[in-house]
Amino acid sequence: MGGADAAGTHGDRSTPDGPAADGPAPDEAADEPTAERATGLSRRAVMGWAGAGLALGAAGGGSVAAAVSGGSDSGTTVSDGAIAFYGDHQAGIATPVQDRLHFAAFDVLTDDRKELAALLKEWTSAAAAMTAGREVGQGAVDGLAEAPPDDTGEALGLPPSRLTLTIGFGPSLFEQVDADGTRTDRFGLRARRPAALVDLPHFPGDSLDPARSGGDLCVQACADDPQVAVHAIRNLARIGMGKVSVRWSQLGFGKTSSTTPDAQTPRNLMGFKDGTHNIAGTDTATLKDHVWAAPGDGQDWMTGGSYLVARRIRMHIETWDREGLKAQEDVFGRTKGEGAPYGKQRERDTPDLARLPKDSHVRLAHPDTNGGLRILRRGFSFTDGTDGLGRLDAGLFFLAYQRDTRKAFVPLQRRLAANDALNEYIQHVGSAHFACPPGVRKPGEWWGQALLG
Ligand SMILES: C=CC1=C(C)c2cc3[nH]c(cc4nc(cc5[nH]c(cc1n2)c(C)c5CCC(=O)O)C(CCC(=O)O)=C4C)c(C)c3C=C
Ligand SMILES: [Fe+2]
Repeated sequence: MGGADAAGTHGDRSTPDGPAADGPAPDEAADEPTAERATGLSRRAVMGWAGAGLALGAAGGGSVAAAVSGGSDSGTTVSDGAIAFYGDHQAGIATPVQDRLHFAAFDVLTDDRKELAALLKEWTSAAAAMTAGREVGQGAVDGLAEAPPDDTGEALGLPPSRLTLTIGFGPSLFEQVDADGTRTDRFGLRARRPAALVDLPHFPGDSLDPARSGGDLCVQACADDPQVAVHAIRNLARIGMGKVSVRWSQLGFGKTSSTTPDAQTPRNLMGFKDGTHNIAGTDTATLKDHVWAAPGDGQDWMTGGSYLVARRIRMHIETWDREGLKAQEDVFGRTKGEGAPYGKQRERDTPDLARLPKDSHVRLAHPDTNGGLRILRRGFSFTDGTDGLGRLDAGLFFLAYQRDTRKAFVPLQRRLAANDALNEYIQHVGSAHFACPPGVRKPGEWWGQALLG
């Protein structure tokens, strides 16, 4: 990310070549850690924001912060592949899906609420920097020679790559339940737990690995470059050292869903177009009805947020690959080539559900057979080597956002787990549920402020 290699010399950073390079605006600076205040923008930021010259010029004393937050909602592209961080909703939910994922669930090690809040403040500041294409703190190479650099450096020279960072709070943050059943309200948050943030029930066929399930916190990092996504998670984990530890993480590639219906629908590892009938990021009415928590839904601090279900779903690829084409198509009720529903010609033709096999995935998952329920899917494919028995450990890392999990994922998954022809070829092996708060509206605010502040 715009370090010395890309920019020429470090000297470029201390001799900024434009008004935007003078450093963060006062409102932003007030909230930045001292190191970042001292440094101002990195060379990378200067390069990255060159394309936003108009916005910066118009801002006059203007700031990156203003350009990022001013008038634009989080999730929209502001320039040079940077996605706005500040806004009513967190970026990374309705945002057009990027190519790569690094998802991490964290256990919180400290029992000190103030320490947790301080960490979330620091994370917010680092997330705002990284998503704008800046380095964390004093950067990778500009700090004290005697101290470890603030930024780990592997993203130096890389563009922002549409990085989004989305945080979520797991049920165990609100109440820790030990193996012996002891319940501890570590942070005084028990009463603030949203009713929608249920402990997910056991579904038939689940074979969940506790080491790949749960978590007090999660961060979903999506970017078009895997190195940028991994860098972001790694730097958040580094900032949190001693206060949080990574419980599990998942890399993903090849998005298996789309929030941009005009773009070509990606294919999953079974070779089928996946994401055809998803909620579009531009469909504000459907997002309002089905994705964003609303006033009166429960806990006010969640208004504008969304509930995330993550499921690591392993595919029995070898079994699938031995099936005939027709048998494969029957599983979904759609053709493999075009992705058209049975009886129709084109991918986006409205399915005639009665013509799809009764146990087909699409017939069972379609809103018309589920009382109109909708989820926003944002999953990715994964391959994590082999399972030691000569089979690929591959599948779909399913991510779904919704306004209320009790009314969306839970009833839908109950139905699929009991009836779906797809079950012969898949197994759910990891599971987690998170309340993702609303967006950080402006510099100075922080992730979870309405909950912990
Ligand atoms: C509980 C929800 C769902 C799980 C779990 C799930 C797993 C899963 N899905 C596919 C592949 C496809 N899914 C498709 C559509 C689709 N799937 C769900 C929900 C879950 N899928 C919904 C709500 C829908 C949309 C149904 C509709 O409205 O038509 C499709 C078809 C193309 C599309 O519309 O996206 C495919 C293909 C896999 C492989 C999988 C687990 C590994
Ligand atoms: Fe599906």
